[in-house]
Amino acid sequence: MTPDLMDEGARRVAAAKGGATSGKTESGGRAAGFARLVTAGEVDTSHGRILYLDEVSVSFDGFRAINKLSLDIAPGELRCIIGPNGAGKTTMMDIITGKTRPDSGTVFFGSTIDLLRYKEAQIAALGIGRKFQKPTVFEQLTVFENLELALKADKGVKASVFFRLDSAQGDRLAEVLRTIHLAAHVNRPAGTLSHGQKQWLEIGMLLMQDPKLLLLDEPVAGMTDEETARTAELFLSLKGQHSLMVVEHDMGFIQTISEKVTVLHEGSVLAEGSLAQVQNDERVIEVYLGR
Ligand SMILES: Nc1ncnc2c1ncn2[C@@H]1O[C@H](COP(=O)(O)OP(=O)(O)OP(=O)(O)O)[C@@H](O)[C@H]1O
Repeated sequence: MTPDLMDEGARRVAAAKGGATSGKTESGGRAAGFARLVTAGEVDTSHGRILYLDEVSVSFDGFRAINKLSLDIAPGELRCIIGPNGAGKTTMMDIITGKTRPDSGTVFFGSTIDLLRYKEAQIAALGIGRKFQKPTVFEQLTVFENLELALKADKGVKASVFFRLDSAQGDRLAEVLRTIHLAAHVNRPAGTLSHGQKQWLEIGMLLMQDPKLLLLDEPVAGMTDEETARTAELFLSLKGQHSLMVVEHDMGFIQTISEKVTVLHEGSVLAEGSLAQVQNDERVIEVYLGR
């Protein structure tokens, strides 16, 4: 195993065990300590929201990257987030996942879980999965082994060495393989997959943990048209069972998948509505879409 893989393996095991927090921004890396494991339970969505941000602000060296940001996501919703470079999209996801602590405001998962009380790894364990733009699959392991590893990451180091899939987990793995269109490639090393297939595999690794909310950062960047179309199908099949927040710049992709679009600008919501509504909003045209 290369040092990179070992590093990543240590990160994933540590991530599932809970990370120590200090300061505004967490490393989430090997420095993460071992805290109490938070197990995913029921998220109370009886008020019609799986995620709720209210008046959230954060500044970096006096620059207000997120400025009284308020938005909510309904259970099973697929929300697209767009906005110009520097609008605060990544910082918003960092706040939801506990990587960055806001200076003020409220962030709730369902109506009872105050996410600001939890650390980054604990938030992941509560059922919020995040996919960064660049795929980070284990290139030397097969598709199967990558998915299996996503389950092992929930266990302690010793337990993961002796880990065997039980039949429910085997069924889940088979179902995820079908969902991500990689059933025919199960024994291929991930390093031999196309860019799009690696992205799907990473989404599959998140799905193995059955997250309630998935945050996806530019998932179709670098994909071929065919891969982009398949990813749209994949996301449409996930919505309903999961809630998704997708940050993207590809308007064709957004057109295919979106019901509601949120436009961020200077750390706040500039507009919200259907894609057609926001595309016709003068302020959105001014700051993002261009004339
Ligand atoms: N840790 C940090 N320290 C200082 N400034 C930061 C930090 N993180 C973000 N910023 C600044 O906050 C602003 C918002 O950045 P952010 O990356 O969230 O925007 P974005 O909408 O994701 O942009 P892009 O589409 O380019 O990814 C930017 O001006 C950025 O430079």
